[in-house]
Amino acid sequence: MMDTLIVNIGQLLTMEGDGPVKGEKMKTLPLIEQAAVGIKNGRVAWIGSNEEAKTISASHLIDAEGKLVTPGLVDPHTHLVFAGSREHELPLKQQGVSYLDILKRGGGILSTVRATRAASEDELYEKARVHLNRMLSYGVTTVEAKSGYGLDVETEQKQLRVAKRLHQTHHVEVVSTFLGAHAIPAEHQDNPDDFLQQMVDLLDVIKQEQLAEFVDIFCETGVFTVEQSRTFLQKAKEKGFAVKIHADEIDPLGGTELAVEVGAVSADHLVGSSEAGIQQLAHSNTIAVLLPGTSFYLGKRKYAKARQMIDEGAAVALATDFNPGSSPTENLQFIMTLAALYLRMTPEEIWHAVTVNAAYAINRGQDAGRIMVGRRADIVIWDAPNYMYVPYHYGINHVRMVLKDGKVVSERGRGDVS
Ligand SMILES: O=C(O)CC1=NCN=C1
Ligand SMILES: [Zn+2]
Repeated sequence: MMDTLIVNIGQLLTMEGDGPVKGEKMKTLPLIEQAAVGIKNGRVAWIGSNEEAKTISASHLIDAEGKLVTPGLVDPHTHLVFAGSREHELPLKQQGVSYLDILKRGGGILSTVRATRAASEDELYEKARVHLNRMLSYGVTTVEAKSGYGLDVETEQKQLRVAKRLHQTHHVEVVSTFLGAHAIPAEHQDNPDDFLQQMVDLLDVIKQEQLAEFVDIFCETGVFTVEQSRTFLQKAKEKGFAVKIHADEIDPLGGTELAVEVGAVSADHLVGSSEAGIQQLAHSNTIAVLLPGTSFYLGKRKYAKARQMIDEGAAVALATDFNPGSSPTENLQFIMTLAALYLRMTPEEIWHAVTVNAAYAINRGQDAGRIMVGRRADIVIWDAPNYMYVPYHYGINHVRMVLKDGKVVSERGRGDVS
């Protein structure tokens, strides 16, 4: 007797397999037509044909109405916890003031830092909870959340405590990343190395209080150099953290090569990756996390070379990069459309990039991104006829229902229904 049986599934994307999916293999989408899924005690207990499902009893029946069913989406790169907003920067962008120039003027990240330092932990929690609810409504059941708007000992910990509380209280699983090395705060403009040392000294407390699993750094012109990033990430690894890096987002400094060199779990952005960097990435275990929403929102003509990365054999994931400055959107479905149009990724590659590969980019490959017997029942029932339709029809929310651990936690337009 199942707790829940989802029947009449037109296309079931199981994403079944083992490990991240690289290169050519991203083109083959494990799916079952006319399928059904049985759930017991929050886990997938049975997968089969709609015909076979007629012999199975369940306390709760969900009719997928012949439509698409997939694993819960995974967003492996967000700056979820912050205060304030940066709509006032939009006219500057329209006047052609670059992202790095706005930062240099004390705006951008530093503007969000001022607001986040001033906000209470509860204010940060309430605001992030609203964003997390919206991500859930878009079909996302696992999210990575970075700190990086404190840039001081107290506020970085405040942000990480908020992310931990959200993980403990919200349906969506939250994986925390310490991004204290996000920018050089105003008070340390003349001595960035002292600031970095202060962030290194914070690592012991973060580890002790289990406030983050990953450590990340913004390796960029006017922020942190490759040398500073190498030293910082090596120290983080020595202290037992997994590492990621904001690499080659705007200028091609060689962050991609550094990610492979230090054995980063993921290298993120990669718009300026060099040929050598792409080659090294393709032959490594580092996941390429691409953020086309940021290129789109910064009005860039240049996008990451996803086609080349996949053709060379890399495992590619997608994320929103949700943040108040360079990608203010929680909508991972819109990122799927941008990936089709500007990264030239096929629908089959895109679905790998928002499920299984995104899960591996935050070390959740064993728990999320696949529908297989024994795994957590994090499942999305779509109001879409097939998997190609979601990236094709943009600007709306195609989700009909989201199950987390086998429980319906979000329904179209009804937000949290648990
Ligand atoms: O601008 C922001 O708030 C987030 C960001 N960090 C690095 N790139 C974008
Ligand atoms: Zn980012």
